[in-house]
Amino acid sequence: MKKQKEKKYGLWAIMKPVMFEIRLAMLLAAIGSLSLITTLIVLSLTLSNIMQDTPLEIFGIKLDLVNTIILLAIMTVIAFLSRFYAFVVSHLGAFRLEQILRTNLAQHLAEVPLGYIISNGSGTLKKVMQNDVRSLHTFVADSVPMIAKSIVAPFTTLIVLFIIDFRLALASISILILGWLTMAYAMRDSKELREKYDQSQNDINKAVIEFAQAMPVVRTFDDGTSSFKRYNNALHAYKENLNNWMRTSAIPAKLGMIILSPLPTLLAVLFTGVILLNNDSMELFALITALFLSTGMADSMMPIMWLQNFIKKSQASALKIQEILDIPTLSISKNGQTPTSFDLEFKNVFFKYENVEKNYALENINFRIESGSVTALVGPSGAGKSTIAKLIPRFWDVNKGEICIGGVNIKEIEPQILMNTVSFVFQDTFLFQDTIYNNIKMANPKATKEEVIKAAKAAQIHDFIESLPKGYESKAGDRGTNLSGGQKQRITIARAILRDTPIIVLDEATAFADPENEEEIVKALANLTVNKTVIMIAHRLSTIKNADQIVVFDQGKISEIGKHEELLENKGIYKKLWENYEKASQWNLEKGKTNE
Ligand SMILES: Nc1ncnc2c1ncn2[C@@H]1O[C@H](COP(=O)(O)OP(=O)(O)OP(=O)(O)O)[C@@H](O)[C@H]1O
Repeated sequence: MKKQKEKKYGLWAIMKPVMFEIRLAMLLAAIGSLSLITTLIVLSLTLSNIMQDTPLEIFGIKLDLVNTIILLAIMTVIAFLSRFYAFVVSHLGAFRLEQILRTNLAQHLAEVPLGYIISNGSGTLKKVMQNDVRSLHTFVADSVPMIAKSIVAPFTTLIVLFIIDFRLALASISILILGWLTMAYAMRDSKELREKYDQSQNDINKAVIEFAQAMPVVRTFDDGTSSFKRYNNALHAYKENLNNWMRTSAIPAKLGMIILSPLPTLLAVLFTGVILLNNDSMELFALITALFLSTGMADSMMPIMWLQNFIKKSQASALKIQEILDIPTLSISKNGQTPTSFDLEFKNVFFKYENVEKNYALENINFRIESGSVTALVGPSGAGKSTIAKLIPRFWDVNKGEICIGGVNIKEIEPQILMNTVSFVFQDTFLFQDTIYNNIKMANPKATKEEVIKAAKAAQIHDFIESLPKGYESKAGDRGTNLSGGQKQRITIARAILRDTPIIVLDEATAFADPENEEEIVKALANLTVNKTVIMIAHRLSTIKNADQIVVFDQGKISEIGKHEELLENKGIYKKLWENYEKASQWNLEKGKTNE
Protein backbone atom coordinates (compact mmCIF):
# COMPACT_ATOMS: atom_id res chain seq x y z
CA MET A 1 0.00 0.00 0.00
CA LYS A 2 2.77 2.39 1.04
CA LYS A 3 4.78 1.41 -2.03
CA GLN A 4 1.77 2.09 -4.21
CA LYS A 5 1.36 5.51 -2.63
CA GLU A 6 5.03 6.33 -3.18
CA LYS A 7 4.68 5.17 -6.76
CA LYS A 8 1.85 7.56 -7.34
CA TYR A 9 3.30 10.42 -5.32
CA GLY A 10 7.04 10.27 -5.94
CA LEU A 11 9.10 12.90 -7.63
CA TRP A 12 9.55 10.62 -10.63
CA ALA A 13 5.80 9.94 -10.81
CA ILE A 14 5.02 13.60 -11.41
CA MET A 15 7.69 13.77 -14.10
CA LYS A 16 6.22 10.84 -16.02
CA PRO A 17 5.00 12.98 -18.96
CA VAL A 18 8.56 14.10 -19.71
CA MET A 19 10.29 10.79 -18.95
CA PHE A 20 11.48 10.55 -22.57
CA GLU A 21 13.36 13.85 -22.32
CA ILE A 22 14.70 12.91 -18.88
CA ARG A 23 16.05 9.55 -20.07
CA LEU A 24 17.54 11.09 -23.22
CA ALA A 25 19.17 13.91 -21.23
CA MET A 26 20.61 11.37 -18.77
CA LEU A 27 21.91 9.21 -21.60
CA LEU A 28 23.55 12.19 -23.30
CA ALA A 29 25.02 13.39 -20.00
CA ALA A 30 26.39 9.87 -19.36
CA ILE A 31 27.93 9.81 -22.87
CA GLY A 32 29.36 13.26 -22.13
CA SER A 33 31.00 11.99 -18.91
CA LEU A 34 32.39 8.87 -20.58
CA SER A 35 33.78 10.93 -23.46
CA LEU A 36 35.38 13.34 -21.03
CA ILE A 37 37.06 10.46 -19.23
CA THR A 38 38.22 9.07 -22.58
CA THR A 39 39.47 12.55 -23.56
CA LEU A 40 41.52 12.66 -20.37
CA ILE A 41 43.01 9.23 -21.10
CA VAL A 42 43.88 10.28 -24.67
CA LEU A 43 45.32 13.55 -23.36
CA SER A 44 47.66 11.65 -21.06
CA LEU A 45 48.61 9.39 -24.00
CA THR A 46 49.44 12.50 -26.02
CA LEU A 47 51.56 13.88 -23.19
CA SER A 48 53.43 10.61 -22.69
CA ASN A 49 53.99 10.47 -26.48
CA ILE A 50 55.50 13.95 -26.35
CA MET A 51 57.71 12.98 -23.38
CA GLN A 52 58.72 9.41 -24.27
CA ASP A 53 57.98 8.80 -27.95
CA THR A 54 57.13 5.10 -27.37
CA PRO A 55 53.58 5.01 -28.66
CA LEU A 56 51.07 2.40 -27.48
CA GLU A 57 49.44 0.08 -29.98
CA ILE A 58 45.75 -0.81 -29.62
CA PHE A 59 43.98 -3.19 -32.05
CA GLY A 60 46.92 -2.88 -34.44
CA ILE A 61 46.66 0.95 -34.56
CA LYS A 62 49.72 2.81 -33.42
CA LEU A 63 48.67 5.63 -31.08
CA ASP A 64 51.44 8.02 -32.05
CA LEU A 65 51.34 11.78 -31.50
CA VAL A 66 49.34 12.58 -34.66
CA ASN A 67 46.79 9.86 -34.04
CA THR A 68 46.31 10.81 -30.41
CA ILE A 69 45.85 14.47 -31.31
CA ILE A 70 43.16 13.52 -33.89
CA LEU A 71 41.49 11.25 -31.33
CA LEU A 72 41.71 14.00 -28.74
CA ALA A 73 39.95 16.43 -31.07
CA ILE A 74 37.20 13.90 -31.89
CA MET A 75 36.60 12.99 -28.24
CA THR A 76 36.55 16.63 -27.18
CA VAL A 77 33.90 17.39 -29.79
CA ILE A 78 31.79 14.36 -28.73
CA ALA A 79 32.14 15.31 -25.03
CA PHE A 80 31.15 18.90 -25.77
CA LEU A 81 28.23 18.04 -28.05
CA SER A 82 26.73 15.37 -25.80
CA ARG A 83 26.93 17.64 -22.73
CA PHE A 84 25.49 20.55 -24.67
CA TYR A 85 22.58 18.50 -26.03
CA ALA A 86 21.97 16.90 -22.62
CA PHE A 87 21.27 20.41 -21.30
CA VAL A 88 19.21 21.37 -24.35
CA VAL A 89 17.01 18.26 -23.97
CA SER A 90 16.68 18.63 -20.19
CA HIS A 91 15.67 22.29 -20.59
CA LEU A 92 13.10 21.41 -23.25
CA GLY A 93 11.72 18.73 -20.91
CA ALA A 94 11.66 21.23 -18.05
CA PHE A 95 9.65 23.77 -20.04
CA ARG A 96 7.24 21.08 -21.23
CA LEU A 97 6.78 19.79 -17.66
CA GLU A 98 6.17 23.30 -16.37
CA GLN A 99 3.53 23.86 -19.03
CA ILE A 100 1.85 20.48 -18.41
CA LEU A 101 1.76 20.97 -14.63
CA ARG A 102 0.43 24.53 -14.84
CA THR A 103 -2.26 23.49 -17.34
CA ASN A 104 -3.26 20.44 -15.26
CA LEU A 105 -3.38 22.51 -12.08
CA ALA A 106 -5.42 25.27 -13.71
CA GLN A 107 -7.85 22.79 -15.29
CA HIS A 108 -8.20 20.87 -12.05
CA LEU A 109 -8.69 23.99 -9.95
CA ALA A 110 -11.41 25.14 -12.33
CA GLU A 111 -13.31 21.96 -11.42
CA VAL A 112 -12.70 21.73 -7.66
CA PRO A 113 -15.31 23.25 -5.35
CA LEU A 114 -14.73 27.00 -5.15
CA GLY A 115 -15.15 26.68 -1.40
CA TYR A 116 -11.86 24.78 -1.26
CA ILE A 117 -10.06 27.68 -2.90
CA ILE A 118 -11.67 30.17 -0.54
CA SER A 119 -10.84 28.09 2.56
CA ASN A 120 -7.23 27.51 1.58
CA GLY A 121 -6.57 31.01 0.35
CA SER A 122 -5.56 31.77 -3.20
CA GLY A 123 -2.09 32.76 -1.91
CA THR A 124 -1.25 29.13 -1.06
CA LEU A 125 -2.42 27.93 -4.47
CA LYS A 126 -0.49 30.70 -6.20
CA LYS A 127 2.66 29.60 -4.37
CA VAL A 128 2.22 26.01 -5.54
CA MET A 129 1.46 27.05 -9.12
CA GLN A 130 4.46 29.35 -9.25
CA ASN A 131 7.18 28.32 -6.81
CA ASP A 132 6.70 24.55 -6.65
CA VAL A 133 6.21 24.15 -10.38
CA ARG A 134 9.28 26.35 -10.90
CA SER A 135 11.34 24.22 -8.53
CA LEU A 136 10.46 21.08 -10.55
CA HIS A 137 11.43 22.95 -13.70
CA THR A 138 14.86 23.70 -12.21
CA PHE A 139 15.18 20.10 -11.06
CA VAL A 140 14.59 18.68 -14.54
CA ALA A 141 16.63 21.36 -16.30
CA ASP A 142 19.73 21.36 -14.11
CA SER A 143 19.78 18.30 -11.88
CA VAL A 144 18.83 15.57 -14.32
CA PRO A 145 22.06 15.79 -16.37
CA MET A 146 23.95 16.28 -13.09
CA ILE A 147 22.51 13.05 -11.62
CA ALA A 148 23.67 11.03 -14.63
CA LYS A 149 27.10 12.66 -14.46
CA SER A 150 27.53 12.10 -10.74
CA ILE A 151 26.70 8.39 -11.07
CA VAL A 152 28.70 7.64 -14.22
CA ALA A 153 31.80 9.77 -13.63
CA PRO A 154 32.99 8.45 -10.21
CA PHE A 155 32.25 4.78 -10.97
CA THR A 156 33.86 4.74 -14.42
CA THR A 157 36.86 6.65 -13.11
CA LEU A 158 37.30 4.16 -10.27
CA ILE A 159 37.10 1.21 -12.65
CA VAL A 160 39.65 2.80 -15.02
CA LEU A 161 41.92 3.64 -12.08
CA PHE A 162 41.79 0.03 -10.88
CA ILE A 163 42.63 -1.17 -14.41
CA ILE A 164 45.57 1.23 -14.65
CA ASP A 165 46.98 0.56 -11.21
CA PHE A 166 45.08 -0.57 -8.13
CA ARG A 167 47.55 1.21 -5.81
CA LEU A 168 46.76 4.59 -7.36
CA ALA A 169 43.05 3.76 -7.19
CA LEU A 170 43.38 2.97 -3.46
CA ALA A 171 45.28 6.24 -2.87
CA SER A 172 42.50 8.33 -4.39
CA ILE A 173 39.72 6.33 -2.69
CA SER A 174 41.34 6.76 0.72
CA ILE A 175 41.21 10.54 0.34
CA LEU A 176 37.57 10.38 -0.71
CA ILE A 177 36.68 8.19 2.29
CA LEU A 178 38.47 10.61 4.61
CA GLY A 179 36.50 13.48 3.06
CA TRP A 180 33.17 11.68 3.41
CA LEU A 181 33.87 10.76 7.06
CA THR A 182 34.72 14.38 7.88
CA MET A 183 31.55 15.57 6.18
CA ALA A 184 29.48 12.95 8.01
CA TYR A 185 30.98 14.18 11.32
CA ALA A 186 30.11 17.77 10.39
CA MET A 187 26.56 16.74 9.58
CA ARG A 188 26.07 14.55 12.67
CA ASP A 189 23.39 16.76 14.29
CA SER A 190 22.52 18.65 11.16
CA LYS A 191 18.84 17.63 11.09
CA GLU A 192 18.22 18.84 14.63
CA LEU A 193 20.32 21.99 14.16
CA ARG A 194 18.65 22.81 10.85
CA GLU A 195 15.19 22.37 12.41
CA LYS A 196 16.15 24.77 15.20
CA TYR A 197 17.57 27.22 12.69
CA ASP A 198 14.44 27.00 10.47
CA GLN A 199 12.23 27.45 13.52
CA SER A 200 14.08 30.55 14.65
CA GLN A 201 13.95 31.95 11.12
CA ASN A 202 10.17 31.33 11.08
CA ASP A 203 9.86 33.07 14.45
CA ILE A 204 11.64 36.12 13.05
CA ASN A 205 9.36 36.19 10.00
CA LYS A 206 6.30 35.95 12.23
CA ALA A 207 7.59 38.68 14.53
CA VAL A 208 8.32 40.98 11.57
CA ILE A 209 4.87 40.42 10.06
CA GLU A 210 3.20 40.90 13.44
CA PHE A 211 5.23 44.06 14.02
CA ALA A 212 4.25 45.49 10.61
CA GLN A 213 0.61 44.39 10.70
CA ALA A 214 0.05 45.55 14.24
CA MET A 215 1.52 48.97 13.50
CA PRO A 216 -1.82 50.81 13.81
CA VAL A 217 -2.48 49.15 17.18
CA VAL A 218 1.11 49.62 18.28
CA ARG A 219 0.97 53.31 17.44
CA THR A 220 -2.25 53.70 19.38
CA PHE A 221 -1.86 51.52 22.45
CA ASP A 222 1.78 50.57 22.81
CA ASP A 223 4.94 52.65 22.72
CA GLY A 224 6.49 49.83 20.69
CA THR A 225 8.34 48.29 23.64
CA SER A 226 6.42 45.03 23.87
CA SER A 227 6.05 44.34 20.14
CA PHE A 228 9.62 45.35 19.39
CA LYS A 229 10.82 43.21 22.29
CA ARG A 230 9.22 40.13 20.69
CA TYR A 231 11.01 40.90 17.42
CA ASN A 232 14.29 41.52 19.24
CA ASN A 233 14.00 38.25 21.18
CA ALA A 234 13.35 36.32 17.96
CA LEU A 235 16.41 37.95 16.39
CA HIS A 236 18.53 37.05 19.40
CA ALA A 237 17.37 33.40 19.32
CA TYR A 238 18.15 33.26 15.59
CA LYS A 239 21.68 34.56 16.16
CA GLU A 240 22.25 32.03 18.97
CA ASN A 241 21.06 29.13 16.81
CA LEU A 242 23.18 30.23 13.87
CA ASN A 243 26.29 30.57 16.06
CA ASN A 244 25.62 27.18 17.60
CA TRP A 245 25.29 25.58 14.18
CA MET A 246 28.44 27.24 12.94
CA ARG A 247 30.40 26.22 16.07
CA THR A 248 29.37 22.55 15.76
CA SER A 249 29.68 22.02 12.05
CA ALA A 250 31.39 24.89 10.29
CA ILE A 251 35.01 23.80 10.86
CA PRO A 252 34.61 20.06 10.06
CA ALA A 253 32.39 20.94 7.06
CA LYS A 254 35.00 23.34 5.66
CA LEU A 255 37.67 20.69 6.29
CA GLY A 256 35.54 18.07 4.50
CA MET A 257 35.11 20.39 1.52
CA ILE A 258 38.84 20.99 1.33
CA ILE A 259 39.59 17.25 1.49
CA LEU A 260 36.99 16.56 -1.21
CA SER A 261 38.36 19.28 -3.49
CA PRO A 262 40.64 17.99 -6.30
CA LEU A 263 43.96 19.09 -4.77
CA PRO A 264 44.35 16.54 -1.89
CA THR A 265 43.45 13.62 -4.21
CA LEU A 266 45.91 14.93 -6.77
CA LEU A 267 48.65 15.12 -4.12
CA ALA A 268 47.94 11.60 -2.81
CA VAL A 269 48.01 10.12 -6.32
CA LEU A 270 51.13 12.10 -7.23
CA PHE A 271 52.93 11.04 -4.06
CA THR A 272 52.04 7.33 -4.53
CA GLY A 273 52.82 7.54 -8.26
CA VAL A 274 56.26 9.08 -7.79
CA ILE A 275 57.20 6.30 -5.32
CA LEU A 276 55.96 3.64 -7.76
CA LEU A 277 57.76 5.30 -10.70
CA ASN A 278 60.99 5.39 -8.72
CA ASN A 279 60.60 1.67 -7.99
CA ASP A 280 60.07 1.13 -11.71
CA SER A 281 56.80 -0.62 -11.00
CA MET A 282 54.66 1.76 -13.10
CA GLU A 283 54.55 3.49 -16.51
CA LEU A 284 54.65 7.30 -16.78
CA PHE A 285 51.48 7.12 -18.92
CA ALA A 286 49.63 5.38 -16.05
CA LEU A 287 50.60 8.12 -13.58
CA ILE A 288 49.57 10.97 -15.89
CA THR A 289 46.20 9.28 -16.61
CA ALA A 290 45.60 8.66 -12.92
CA LEU A 291 46.39 12.30 -12.10
CA PHE A 292 43.90 13.57 -14.69
CA LEU A 293 41.15 11.14 -13.72
CA SER A 294 41.37 11.35 -9.94
CA THR A 295 40.87 15.12 -9.95
CA GLY A 296 37.73 14.64 -12.03
CA MET A 297 36.42 12.08 -9.53
CA ALA A 298 36.94 14.40 -6.57
CA ASP A 299 35.29 17.15 -8.54
CA SER A 300 32.05 15.18 -8.93
CA MET A 301 31.72 14.56 -5.17
CA MET A 302 30.44 17.98 -4.14
CA PRO A 303 27.50 17.98 -6.59
CA ILE A 304 26.35 14.65 -5.09
CA MET A 305 25.88 16.31 -1.70
CA TRP A 306 24.24 19.33 -3.23
CA LEU A 307 21.95 17.07 -5.27
CA GLN A 308 20.63 15.26 -2.16
CA ASN A 309 19.26 18.53 -0.81
CA PHE A 310 17.84 19.47 -4.15
CA ILE A 311 16.07 16.13 -4.56
CA LYS A 312 14.47 16.49 -1.10
CA LYS A 313 13.21 19.98 -1.92
CA SER A 314 11.84 18.91 -5.28
CA GLN A 315 10.17 15.89 -3.67
CA ALA A 316 8.34 18.25 -1.29
CA SER A 317 7.24 20.41 -4.25
CA ALA A 318 5.99 17.33 -6.14
CA LEU A 319 3.91 16.31 -3.10
CA LYS A 320 2.32 19.74 -2.82
CA ILE A 321 1.38 19.69 -6.51
CA GLN A 322 -0.02 16.17 -6.23
CA GLU A 323 -2.06 17.11 -3.17
CA ILE A 324 -3.85 19.75 -5.22
CA LEU A 325 -4.35 17.41 -8.17
CA ASP A 326 -5.91 14.93 -5.71
CA ILE A 327 -8.68 17.24 -4.49
CA PRO A 328 -11.93 15.67 -5.66
CA THR A 329 -13.64 17.71 -8.37
CA LEU A 330 -17.31 18.62 -8.45
CA SER A 331 -19.37 16.03 -10.26
CA ILE A 332 -20.56 17.43 -13.58
CA SER A 333 -23.69 15.96 -15.07
CA LYS A 334 -23.33 14.56 -18.59
CA ASN A 335 -26.87 15.35 -19.72
CA GLY A 336 -27.15 18.75 -18.11
CA GLN A 337 -30.62 20.17 -17.59
CA THR A 338 -31.71 23.79 -17.80
CA PRO A 339 -34.21 25.05 -15.21
CA THR A 340 -37.19 26.88 -16.68
CA SER A 341 -38.50 28.44 -13.48
CA PHE A 342 -36.51 30.01 -10.66
CA ASP A 343 -37.99 28.91 -7.39
CA LEU A 344 -35.42 27.41 -5.07
CA GLU A 345 -35.78 24.53 -2.66
CA PHE A 346 -33.55 22.97 0.03
CA LYS A 347 -34.68 19.38 0.65
CA ASN A 348 -33.32 17.49 3.72
CA VAL A 349 -29.92 19.13 3.27
CA PHE A 350 -27.01 18.06 5.49
CA PHE A 351 -23.59 19.62 5.06
CA LYS A 352 -20.29 19.25 6.86
CA TYR A 353 -17.02 21.09 6.13
CA GLU A 354 -14.26 18.67 5.09
CA ASN A 355 -11.82 19.81 7.75
CA VAL A 356 -14.36 19.40 10.55
CA GLU A 357 -14.59 15.90 12.05
CA LYS A 358 -18.01 15.63 13.62
CA ASN A 359 -20.35 18.58 13.51
CA TYR A 360 -22.59 19.26 10.59
CA ALA A 361 -22.59 22.98 9.69
CA LEU A 362 -26.14 22.42 8.41
CA GLU A 363 -28.57 19.72 9.48
CA ASN A 364 -31.81 18.67 7.91
CA ILE A 365 -32.54 21.96 6.14
CA ASN A 366 -35.92 22.19 4.41
CA PHE A 367 -37.31 25.39 2.95
CA ARG A 368 -38.68 26.74 -0.30
CA ILE A 369 -38.24 30.14 -1.92
CA GLU A 370 -40.88 31.13 -4.47
CA SER A 371 -39.72 32.57 -7.77
CA GLY A 372 -39.51 36.38 -7.60
CA SER A 373 -39.75 36.54 -3.80
CA VAL A 374 -37.34 37.89 -1.17
CA THR A 375 -36.11 35.55 1.55
CA ALA A 376 -33.95 36.75 4.41
CA LEU A 377 -31.63 34.43 6.33
CA VAL A 378 -31.08 35.51 9.93
CA GLY A 379 -29.54 34.01 13.03
CA PRO A 380 -26.68 34.40 15.47
CA SER A 381 -23.08 34.39 14.24
CA GLY A 382 -21.99 30.93 13.12
CA ALA A 383 -25.57 29.70 12.67
CA GLY A 384 -24.96 28.69 9.05
CA LYS A 385 -26.34 31.56 6.94
CA SER A 386 -23.27 32.05 4.72
CA THR A 387 -22.95 28.29 4.31
CA ILE A 388 -26.51 28.14 2.94
CA ALA A 389 -25.69 30.96 0.50
CA LYS A 390 -22.49 29.30 -0.70
CA LEU A 391 -24.12 25.94 -1.33
CA ILE A 392 -26.42 27.44 -3.98
CA PRO A 393 -23.70 28.10 -6.63
CA ARG A 394 -21.96 24.83 -5.54
CA PHE A 395 -18.99 26.30 -3.69
CA TRP A 396 -19.35 22.96 -1.96
CA ASP A 397 -21.70 20.04 -2.58
CA VAL A 398 -24.16 18.89 0.08
CA ASN A 399 -23.46 15.62 1.91
CA LYS A 400 -27.10 14.54 1.96
CA GLY A 401 -30.30 15.87 0.46
CA GLU A 402 -30.60 18.19 -2.53
CA ILE A 403 -30.90 21.79 -3.59
CA CYS A 404 -33.22 22.37 -6.57
CA ILE A 405 -33.75 25.34 -8.87
CA GLY A 406 -37.06 25.12 -10.72
CA GLY A 407 -37.29 21.49 -9.62
CA VAL A 408 -33.86 20.55 -11.06
CA ASN A 409 -31.12 19.37 -8.69
CA ILE A 410 -28.25 21.89 -9.04
CA LYS A 411 -25.86 18.96 -9.56
CA GLU A 412 -27.72 18.23 -12.80
CA ILE A 413 -27.33 21.77 -14.10
CA GLU A 414 -24.27 22.51 -16.27
CA PRO A 415 -21.84 24.79 -14.36
CA GLN A 416 -22.05 27.53 -17.01
CA ILE A 417 -25.87 27.53 -16.86
CA LEU A 418 -25.80 27.57 -13.06
CA MET A 419 -23.42 30.54 -13.22
CA ASN A 420 -25.84 32.33 -15.51
CA THR A 421 -28.68 31.59 -13.11
CA VAL A 422 -27.24 32.71 -9.76
CA SER A 423 -25.13 35.76 -8.96
CA PHE A 424 -23.58 36.82 -5.73
CA VAL A 425 -22.96 40.13 -4.08
CA PHE A 426 -20.58 39.62 -1.18
CA GLN A 427 -19.29 41.96 1.45
CA ASP A 428 -15.66 41.40 0.53
CA THR A 429 -15.70 42.43 -3.07
CA PHE A 430 -13.03 41.56 -5.55
CA LEU A 431 -11.92 43.88 -8.31
CA PHE A 432 -9.40 42.93 -10.99
CA GLN A 433 -6.34 45.04 -11.76
CA ASP A 434 -8.10 46.45 -14.79
CA THR A 435 -10.18 49.46 -15.78
CA ILE A 436 -13.46 50.07 -13.94
CA TYR A 437 -15.19 49.62 -17.31
CA ASN A 438 -13.75 46.12 -17.80
CA ASN A 439 -14.43 45.26 -14.16
CA ILE A 440 -18.15 45.81 -14.79
CA LYS A 441 -18.23 44.42 -18.33
CA MET A 442 -16.65 41.10 -17.27
CA ALA A 443 -20.11 40.09 -16.00
CA ASN A 444 -21.31 40.03 -19.59
CA PRO A 445 -18.59 40.27 -22.25
CA LYS A 446 -21.24 40.81 -24.94
CA ALA A 447 -22.63 43.95 -23.26
CA THR A 448 -22.43 47.26 -25.15
CA LYS A 449 -20.96 50.44 -23.68
CA GLU A 450 -24.49 51.81 -23.20
CA GLU A 451 -25.46 48.70 -21.23
CA VAL A 452 -22.39 48.99 -18.98
CA ILE A 453 -23.20 52.65 -18.26
CA LYS A 454 -26.87 51.81 -17.66
CA ALA A 455 -25.83 49.17 -15.10
CA ALA A 456 -23.46 51.64 -13.41
CA LYS A 457 -26.24 54.20 -13.23
CA ALA A 458 -28.63 51.68 -11.70
CA ALA A 459 -25.92 50.77 -9.19
CA GLN A 460 -25.59 54.49 -8.23
CA ILE A 461 -21.90 54.58 -9.14
CA HIS A 462 -21.96 56.26 -12.57
CA ASP A 463 -21.58 59.83 -11.26
CA PHE A 464 -18.63 58.85 -9.11
CA ILE A 465 -16.90 57.06 -12.01
CA GLU A 466 -17.44 60.07 -14.27
CA SER A 467 -15.90 62.33 -11.63
CA LEU A 468 -12.59 60.43 -11.84
CA PRO A 469 -9.97 62.01 -14.16
CA LYS A 470 -9.98 59.00 -16.46
CA GLY A 471 -13.63 58.10 -15.94
CA TYR A 472 -14.46 54.50 -16.83
CA GLU A 473 -10.85 53.96 -17.92
CA SER A 474 -9.53 54.48 -14.36
CA LYS A 475 -7.80 51.45 -12.95
CA ALA A 476 -9.45 49.53 -10.13
CA GLY A 477 -7.91 46.79 -7.98
CA ASP A 478 -5.20 46.94 -5.34
CA ARG A 479 -2.86 49.25 -7.16
CA GLY A 480 -5.59 51.27 -8.85
CA THR A 481 -7.76 54.18 -7.90
CA ASN A 482 -8.45 54.52 -4.22
CA LEU A 483 -12.00 53.27 -3.89
CA SER A 484 -13.93 53.15 -0.64
CA GLY A 485 -15.54 49.88 0.46
CA GLY A 486 -18.96 51.22 -0.50
CA GLN A 487 -17.79 52.32 -3.95
CA LYS A 488 -16.23 48.92 -4.59
CA GLN A 489 -19.43 47.27 -3.53
CA ARG A 490 -21.51 49.41 -5.89
CA ILE A 491 -19.18 48.41 -8.75
CA THR A 492 -19.87 44.76 -7.95
CA ILE A 493 -23.59 45.51 -7.78
CA ALA A 494 -23.28 47.05 -11.28
CA ARG A 495 -21.63 43.81 -12.36
CA ALA A 496 -24.54 41.78 -10.97
CA ILE A 497 -27.08 44.12 -12.64
CA LEU A 498 -25.34 43.64 -15.97
CA ARG A 499 -25.25 39.89 -15.45
CA ASP A 500 -29.00 39.93 -14.93
CA THR A 501 -29.41 36.47 -13.42
CA PRO A 502 -32.85 35.36 -12.18
CA ILE A 503 -31.53 34.42 -8.72
CA ILE A 504 -29.48 36.76 -6.56
CA VAL A 505 -27.67 35.91 -3.33
CA LEU A 506 -26.83 38.95 -1.25
CA ASP A 507 -24.57 39.18 1.74
CA GLU A 508 -25.88 42.41 3.16
CA ALA A 509 -23.20 45.03 3.72
CA THR A 510 -22.75 46.42 7.18
CA ALA A 511 -19.17 47.48 6.98
CA PHE A 512 -19.74 50.54 4.84
CA ALA A 513 -22.80 51.79 6.54
CA ASP A 514 -22.09 55.50 6.63
CA PRO A 515 -25.43 57.17 5.92
CA GLU A 516 -24.59 58.50 2.44
CA ASN A 517 -23.12 55.25 1.20
CA GLU A 518 -25.85 53.23 2.81
CA GLU A 519 -28.57 55.16 1.03
CA GLU A 520 -26.87 54.64 -2.31
CA ILE A 521 -26.23 50.94 -1.66
CA VAL A 522 -29.85 50.42 -0.67
CA LYS A 523 -30.99 52.13 -3.91
CA ALA A 524 -28.51 50.08 -5.95
CA LEU A 525 -29.70 46.85 -4.35
CA ALA A 526 -33.33 47.80 -4.95
CA ASN A 527 -32.54 48.21 -8.67
CA LEU A 528 -30.66 44.92 -8.70
CA THR A 529 -33.38 42.87 -7.12
CA VAL A 530 -36.51 43.94 -9.05
CA ASN A 531 -38.41 40.81 -10.16
CA LYS A 532 -35.69 38.45 -8.99
CA THR A 533 -35.59 35.54 -6.60
CA VAL A 534 -33.55 37.03 -3.76
CA ILE A 535 -31.82 35.33 -0.85
CA MET A 536 -30.36 37.81 1.51
CA ILE A 537 -28.13 37.29 4.53
CA ALA A 538 -29.40 40.04 6.75
CA HIS A 539 -27.38 41.68 9.48
CA ARG A 540 -29.53 44.75 10.04
CA LEU A 541 -32.98 43.46 10.78
CA SER A 542 -34.65 46.74 9.76
CA THR A 543 -33.95 45.94 6.10
CA ILE A 544 -35.85 42.65 6.18
CA LYS A 545 -39.08 43.64 7.85
CA ASN A 546 -40.78 43.51 4.46
CA ALA A 547 -39.20 40.26 3.26
CA ASP A 548 -41.66 37.69 1.92
CA GLN A 549 -40.10 35.12 4.20
CA ILE A 550 -37.57 35.10 7.03
CA VAL A 551 -35.69 31.87 7.77
CA VAL A 552 -34.15 31.86 11.23
CA PHE A 553 -31.11 29.66 11.79
CA ASP A 554 -29.60 28.46 15.02
CA GLN A 555 -26.61 26.14 15.30
CA GLY A 556 -26.96 24.82 11.78
CA LYS A 557 -30.69 24.12 12.00
CA ILE A 558 -33.77 26.06 11.03
CA SER A 559 -35.52 27.19 14.16
CA GLU A 560 -38.33 29.30 12.66
CA ILE A 561 -39.75 30.37 9.31
CA GLY A 562 -42.28 33.13 8.74
CA LYS A 563 -42.91 36.82 8.16
CA HIS A 564 -41.68 39.51 10.56
CA GLU A 565 -44.95 39.86 12.52
CA GLU A 566 -45.52 36.10 12.73
CA LEU A 567 -42.03 35.53 14.07
CA LEU A 568 -42.40 38.24 16.71
CA GLU A 569 -45.54 36.48 17.94
CA ASN A 570 -43.66 33.17 18.09
CA LYS A 571 -41.49 34.57 20.90
CA GLY A 572 -38.53 32.51 19.73
CA ILE A 573 -34.97 33.32 18.65
CA TYR A 574 -36.11 35.94 16.13
CA LYS A 575 -37.92 37.92 18.82
CA LYS A 576 -34.75 37.95 20.93
CA LEU A 577 -32.64 39.01 17.95
CA TRP A 578 -35.15 41.75 17.17
CA GLU A 579 -35.16 43.05 20.73
CA ASN A 580 -31.37 43.12 20.80
CA TYR A 581 -31.35 44.90 17.48
CA GLU A 582 -33.80 47.53 18.71
CA LYS A 583 -31.81 48.04 21.89
CA ALA A 584 -28.62 48.55 19.86
CA SER A 585 -30.37 51.01 17.52
CA GLN A 586 -31.73 52.90 20.53
CA TRP A 587 -28.29 53.03 22.04
CA ASN A 588 -26.81 54.36 18.77
CA LEU A 589 -29.53 56.98 18.62
CA GLU A 590 -28.89 58.13 22.18
CA LYS A 591 -25.16 58.15 21.59
CA GLY A 592 -25.80 60.25 18.49
CA LYS A 593 -27.79 62.72 20.57
CA THR A 594 -25.09 63.02 23.23
CA ASN A 595 -22.52 63.64 20.54
CA GLU A 596 -24.60 66.45 19.18
N1 LIG B 1 -14.47 27.06 5.56
C1 LIG B 1 -14.93 26.55 6.70
N2 LIG B 1 -14.35 25.45 7.24
C2 LIG B 1 -14.82 24.91 8.38
N3 LIG B 1 -15.85 25.39 9.09
C3 LIG B 1 -16.46 26.48 8.62
C4 LIG B 1 -16.04 27.12 7.41
N4 LIG B 1 -16.84 28.18 7.19
C5 LIG B 1 -17.73 28.21 8.22
N5 LIG B 1 -17.51 27.19 9.07
C6 LIG B 1 -18.27 26.85 10.28
O1 LIG B 1 -19.60 26.55 9.88
C7 LIG B 1 -20.53 27.11 10.79
C8 LIG B 1 -21.49 28.05 10.06
O2 LIG B 1 -20.75 29.15 9.58
P1 LIG B 1 -21.37 30.31 8.68
O3 LIG B 1 -20.26 31.16 8.19
O4 LIG B 1 -22.27 29.70 7.68
O5 LIG B 1 -22.24 31.11 9.77
P2 LIG B 1 -22.98 32.49 9.63
O6 LIG B 1 -24.31 32.28 10.23
O7 LIG B 1 -22.92 32.99 8.24
O8 LIG B 1 -22.10 33.41 10.58
P3 LIG B 1 -21.79 34.99 10.48
O9 LIG B 1 -23.08 35.72 10.70
O10 LIG B 1 -20.84 35.23 11.62
O11 LIG B 1 -21.19 35.24 9.14
C9 LIG B 1 -19.71 27.81 11.87
O12 LIG B 1 -19.60 26.92 12.97
C10 LIG B 1 -18.38 28.04 11.23
O13 LIG B 1 -17.37 27.99 12.20
